[in-house]
Parts: sequence; structure tokens; C-alpha cells
Amino acid sequence: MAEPLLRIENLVRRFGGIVATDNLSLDIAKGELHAIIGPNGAGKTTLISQLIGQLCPTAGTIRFAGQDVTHLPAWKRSHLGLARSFQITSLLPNFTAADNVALAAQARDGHSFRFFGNARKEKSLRATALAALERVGLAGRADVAVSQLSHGEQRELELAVALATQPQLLLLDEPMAGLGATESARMVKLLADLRKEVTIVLVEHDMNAVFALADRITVLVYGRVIASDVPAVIRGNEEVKRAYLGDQHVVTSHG
Ligand SMILES: Nc1ncnc2c1ncn2[C@@H]1O[C@H](COP(=O)(O)OP(=O)(O)OP(=O)(O)O)[C@@H](O)[C@H]1O
Repeated sequence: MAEPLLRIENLVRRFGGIVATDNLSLDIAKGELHAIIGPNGAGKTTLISQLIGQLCPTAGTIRFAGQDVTHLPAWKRSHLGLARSFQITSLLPNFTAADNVALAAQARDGHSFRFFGNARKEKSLRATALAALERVGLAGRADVAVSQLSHGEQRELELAVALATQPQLLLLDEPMAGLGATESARMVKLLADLRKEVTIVLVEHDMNAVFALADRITVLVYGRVIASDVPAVIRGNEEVKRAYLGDQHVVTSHG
């Protein structure tokens, strides 16, 4: 059988006495949308940070696209096709939407930000930026400054920034956070479209979104995988209900 796109084996991350990732093993197949859920402090963000290369594991291995990337710096993983969209807005507020995406595309091409003045005028970067904006429904907002975009639009722009690096695997950390009902519905639709093109690992507290989108769901508690399966099985899992889903009645409303 072909190796999965991402293979995490026996991953451990300690912060002093806290074991934030506790001997975690997980495979992500190419083409799937894999959600990671769990209570606050379960270690979801710590896991994503190790996958992208912003945090070193204490032990264990991470293989991506057939290569051991455990000790590769973040920029090299980005070149291999791993991209993260941030929980905390990392956009440049005084630059336009298109400029923010062009910067990401330029960084992927290996150029320094110092040359951005030229890059701004460069046609191919602008074209890449517009294509990414189109994919997230922001083509009409290309020349608007980030500070003038709504919160929902900024979230969409973060996705466009990640897409501009042409990822094979997109790691999304709470893309629905802070969105209202209409904006959340837009984001779900957008992710439903994107998943056709790119493998996605989605960390999310919005269970309506998770159960509407995921092919498989992994549940973390205290840094451990307590269940990893298709949504219907996760929904019926007693341990998961006790640990996390019990008080999230919304989860029963989606099929
Ligand atoms: N830099 C750090 N230093 C010390 N402890 C940390 C650090 N980062 C995370 N932790 C601890 O590791 C554990 C996992 O935290 P993490 O933020 O990964 O959880 P999470 O599942 O993403 O939570 P949330 O759903 O609230 O975002 C927590 O106990 C947290 O306090």
C-alpha cells in the first residue's frame, strides 16, 4: 500500500512537566479532509506547530510525502508543500489583499521580502495572487487594504495566502474562530470546494463544520489520540462523548 501523505509516529512534546503530545501516531491519506478535535489544552495547536516546523518534537518522527521532515526547518517543509493558515491573524494590515498573497508567493519562490517593491509590479506574482484570491471568493477585493476587509474576509484571505504557496497539505487552525453564522457557512462552503484540490488537516471547535466536512476525525485528550475514525463512528463513541462531545449537542444535528 502506498505511504500516506503524512505519517506521524510516536510523537512526544513536553513542556516541563506537561506532556502536550503523548506518544501520538496518526496517518493522513492524500486527498482526505482530516479533522482534529478535542477540549481546550488537548494539544491540537502544539501538534500543528510540530507538523509545520515551528516547534521541535521531544521524540518521534514526522514523514511527509515519503520524506522524514522531523528536523527540517519550516521553510523547507513549505517548499515540500506543507502550509499552515494561522489561528491568529498574521496579515499585513496596511497592504492590499493581493499584496499579502503576492508576498507569500514570493517567499515560496525563495526571494527576500526586501525586493517586494519590485515584486509588487511583477506580473506573474500578481497573477498568482489573483488566482489564489479567486479560489477563496475574494477576486473583487484584490486591491482593498487588509484593514478595510471584514473579519470573515480576512479569514478567507489567510486561506488565499496559504494557497499561494501551492501546498499539498493545508493545516488549518480554527478557521471558523470568531465568525458569525453567515461567515461560517461561507467558510464551510469554501473548504468543501478546496478539499477537492488539496489534502486538509482541520483543527476546529465548530462541530457543525467538522461533521459536515471531515472524512475522518481524530479526537485528542491530554495529548493522546482517544479515537480516530469516520464521523458516524466518532459520534457514537462513548469515550469521545464523555471527554468532549457530551455537551456539544449540535453534533447530532448533522448527518
Ligand atoms: N509554549 C508552551 N509552554 C508551556 N506549555 C505550553 C506551551 N504551549 C502549549 N502548552 C501547554 O500544552 C498543552 C496543550 O496546549 P495546546 O495549545 O496545544 O492545546 P489546544 O488543544 O490547541 O487548545 P485550544 O483548543 O485551547 O487551542 C496545554 O496544557 C498548554 O498549556
